[in-house]
Amino acid sequence: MKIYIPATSANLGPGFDALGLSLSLHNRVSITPSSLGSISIKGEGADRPRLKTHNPFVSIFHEVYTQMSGRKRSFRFEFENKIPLSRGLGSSSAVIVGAIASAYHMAGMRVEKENVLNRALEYESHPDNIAPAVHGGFTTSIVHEGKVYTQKKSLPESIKAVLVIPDRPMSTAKSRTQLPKHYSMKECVNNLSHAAFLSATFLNEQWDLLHLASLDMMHEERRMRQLPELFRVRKMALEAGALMSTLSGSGSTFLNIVRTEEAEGVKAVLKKAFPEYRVDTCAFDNEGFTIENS
Ligand SMILES: Nc1ncnc2c1ncn2[C@@H]1O[C@H](COP(=O)(O)OP(=O)(O)OP(=O)(O)O)[C@@H](O)[C@H]1O
Ligand SMILES: N[C@@H](CCO)C(=O)O
Repeated sequence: MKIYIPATSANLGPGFDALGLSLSLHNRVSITPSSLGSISIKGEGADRPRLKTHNPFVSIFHEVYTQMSGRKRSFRFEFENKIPLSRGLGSSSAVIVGAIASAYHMAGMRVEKENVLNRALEYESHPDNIAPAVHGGFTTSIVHEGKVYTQKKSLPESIKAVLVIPDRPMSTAKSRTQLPKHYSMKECVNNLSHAAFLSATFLNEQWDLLHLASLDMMHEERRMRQLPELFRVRKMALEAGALMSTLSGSGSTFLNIVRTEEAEGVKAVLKKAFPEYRVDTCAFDNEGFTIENS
């Protein structure tokens, strides 16, 4: 079998741990039963020898497969990774969602998206990346009594992402420990109102309101201070015509949403201003993970 899992961008400014969207940038994993277990990696992560011996995809896959099928078995895993690691593009969620969905499939179970999503929450405590990795599109999620509830809106071809991807990784786990434990009433009200308004803005496709709706007071600027050039990325992207410009997940990537006809222009401005960073245009993904039999 082969599984394709999309990159995702979480938070979208004020929707900390709640909002996310799915990008048309996929990891592909091919899995075949084999008497000798083995791993090959191409693309992102290929330069990390440790991922050949301690691979979270492989460990989660075996844990779920053994539980579902009631037996242990060896497999060959071939990874072709396009999602950069630790850049705020949901690389860890892609691993978790991909491993669970493929383990269900190889164990002969029906792969129900709701089951994969809820199982994934056992490995990542917040649903904002795993929900769009499962369902695609723009997603808004809540967790109630340990269960994830997600509303999805497919995104049209009239908007695109322009991603600015610094070469510096930022670990989500580390960056979460550096956020405050308490927020003021003003900060809470700002984020509640903006996150609710941003969801409605996506649902109603009122793209001109995206920037206003995406203003955060909880995490973004605190994290951007680790790489102050990101303030310039945001300023230049908005001046070049981006509809919104937010830190992607916990960073270091910046997600800029643009009208499709303006994507190449915004990309050219950002590429020129930040030659040391990777700048790519990317369509949105509306499917979430997909499985192919081979
Ligand atoms: N393709 C991969 N293969 C194996 N492990 C991976 C892969 N991609 C990510 N990981 C694991 O996930 C870790 C990165 O997770 P982290 O949550 O810090 O970043 P992220 O998911 O890319 O960012 P964010 O959650 O902000 O979107 C890596 O250090 C590695 O352990
Ligand atoms: N909501 C998460 C997204 C990154 O995994 C955070 O900002 O820490």
